[in-house]
Amino acid sequence: MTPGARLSAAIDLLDAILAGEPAERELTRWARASRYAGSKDRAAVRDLVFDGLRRRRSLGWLGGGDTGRAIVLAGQAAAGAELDELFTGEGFDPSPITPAEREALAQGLDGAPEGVRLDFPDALRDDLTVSLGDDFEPVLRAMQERAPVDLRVNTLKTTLAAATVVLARDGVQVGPQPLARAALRVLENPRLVAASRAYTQGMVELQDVSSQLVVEAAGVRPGMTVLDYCAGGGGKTLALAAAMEGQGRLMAWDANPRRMADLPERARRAGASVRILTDADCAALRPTCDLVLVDAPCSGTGAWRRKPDAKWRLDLQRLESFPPLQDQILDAAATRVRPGGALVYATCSLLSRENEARAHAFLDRHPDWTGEGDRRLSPLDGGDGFYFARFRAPKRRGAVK
Ligand SMILES: C[S@@+](CC[C@H](N)C(=O)[O-])C[C@H]1O[C@@H](n2cnc3c(N)ncnc32)[C@H](O)[C@@H]1O
Repeated sequence: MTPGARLSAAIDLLDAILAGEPAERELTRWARASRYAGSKDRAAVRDLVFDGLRRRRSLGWLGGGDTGRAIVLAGQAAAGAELDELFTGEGFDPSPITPAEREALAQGLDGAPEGVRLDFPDALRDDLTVSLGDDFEPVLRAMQERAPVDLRVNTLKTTLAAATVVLARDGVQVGPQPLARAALRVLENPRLVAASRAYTQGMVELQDVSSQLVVEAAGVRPGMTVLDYCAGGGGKTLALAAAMEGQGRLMAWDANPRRMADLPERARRAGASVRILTDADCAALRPTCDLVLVDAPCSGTGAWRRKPDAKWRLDLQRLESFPPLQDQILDAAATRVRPGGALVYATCSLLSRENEARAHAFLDRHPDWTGEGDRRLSPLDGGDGFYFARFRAPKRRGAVK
């Protein structure tokens, strides 16, 4: 594909996504229908689409409208591209730039409202300002950029030093990521990770460093009985398995079992032993777990860099649906914790109403449990936005602190 043809593809994809299609599905559909597009074309178009979505409002403002064309045009202008060489109207290139578009580009972001400059939905302003305080602007600016790529070294199979060498042989350069013990940051060629031997042989997993830190802070130890109660694809399940050093009993459950479909194969590759619970298994589980992890469904505001279309789908009605669900899941998960055991609550949200407020509400409903601290992570710490809180069950049920 020519550079201009890539822009045209991104413009069409963005228009479909702005009309409501999920970004990943649209990109997959386009790749299947576009046999002429090689892997480099697909990667370039994907970057154009995701970079555009992260800055949908500011680029739309600069390019003269909330359209794929405006977003791509302004994105190219911001990158210093020779616009008239790309927007020629010849072949598959987008049509030439209009006088109105030139005027919009020249005007810049001066006078643009805050939600446009910082690329967030206006309906979330109050939640974001209350939750982020002084970090409001720096965090939203960070959310306009691509997320770094972090790996978790699978310590069931290898060491950080050995994984670094094996990755380098396949062209993936990594450096230290000090936020979590088993983390490495990809410095060059992140797209080569998935095909690298280190990845296919289960020496490393692609996992954001904040997710890794959640598991590290959970305090899991070899020999424990552990339940991952919202296991999903199993990213944290596998991190738990590594922290348990292959000793103990690790179980995974999710209300939507299809989300765990790949977990047996991922666990096999990682050399991890995980028992996947059916709904009946989970319902029958007595309060026997030393630790239950609840990686709850949430607004995903902390992961906006990776899933930028989610930023624009989130509204107050959807946001309000999460806290009651989070409370309900926490209460159900707590019944599986043994007396004196631990419950860890985590979200990839930046918003207090899903985070600190849920932790306080849990302790209000369960005054015999003890809060053991919490932490909020934002992109300013180096990874995705995350929150986690740890609670300790009373030694005897019904005991008062
Ligand atoms: C944030 S995702 C989990 C991601 C996963 N832990 C990981 O690291 O890849 C939240 C998960 O909670 C699940 N879920 C939704 N409602 C639930 C419920 N009532 N009980 C348990 N899990 C639920 C969803 O299906 C989803 O997979």
